[in-house]
Amino acid sequence: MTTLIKICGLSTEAAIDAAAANGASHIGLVHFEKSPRHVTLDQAAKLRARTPTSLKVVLLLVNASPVLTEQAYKAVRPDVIQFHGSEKPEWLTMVKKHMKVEVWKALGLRSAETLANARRFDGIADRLIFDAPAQALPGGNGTRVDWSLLAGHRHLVPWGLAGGLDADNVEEALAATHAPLVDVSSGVESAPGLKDMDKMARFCQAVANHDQRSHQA
Ligand SMILES: O=C(O)c1ccccc1NCC(=O)[C@H](O)[C@H](O)COP(=O)(O)O
Repeated sequence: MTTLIKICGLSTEAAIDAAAANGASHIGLVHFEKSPRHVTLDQAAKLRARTPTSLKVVLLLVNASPVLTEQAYKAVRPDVIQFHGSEKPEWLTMVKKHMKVEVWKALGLRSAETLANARRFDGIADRLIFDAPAQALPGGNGTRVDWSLLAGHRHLVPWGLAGGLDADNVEEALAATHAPLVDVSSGVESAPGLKDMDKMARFCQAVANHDQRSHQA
């Protein structure tokens, strides 16, 4: 199985090109003013238009109003909207009814209880992203989750692992969790919001190394 790679918080064309060249499957555009990775809807639309078709575009929103969500959808036309706040399953159902877009839900993974509560999104979210619980920011904090919580968990919807991943730990994270998608932001930056092309390349290579080893096993 080829592990999907989402590189989140991109804000330049050069970073998008590097994500594509290194074999990422998804890029994330964060529309959340408090984030150092924030892009306006206008910027996001331009980056989206410039993104090669090999990459799926994930637009990140945090507890956005229905009006903002619709504006963002119409301006950016993302492949996916990732809800990264305290959005409820009913909200995702509503979005799916009105917009032609995949809906992902990020959940802060604290304990086994988080996994039990995540069942509310079964059959609703197109993917769940298990990330570190919100801190100063809802995401992009570079904090690892307890991978052992995910080992052996029976997932009923597609999912992904986020939180503190980087080129040096992603192989171990994949071996521990068998995540079908890994999501990275600060682990491939040289400063908050500044993507580092070399770190991106090393991250994608580490994922490819893992995949190659599992194909051989
Ligand atoms: O990255 C942000 O600044 C951000 C801000 C607000 C909501 C979500 C945000 N990022 C979400 C992501 O999908 C990140 O990739 C994920 O939290 C992992 O981040 P990191 O631990 O830095 O790799």
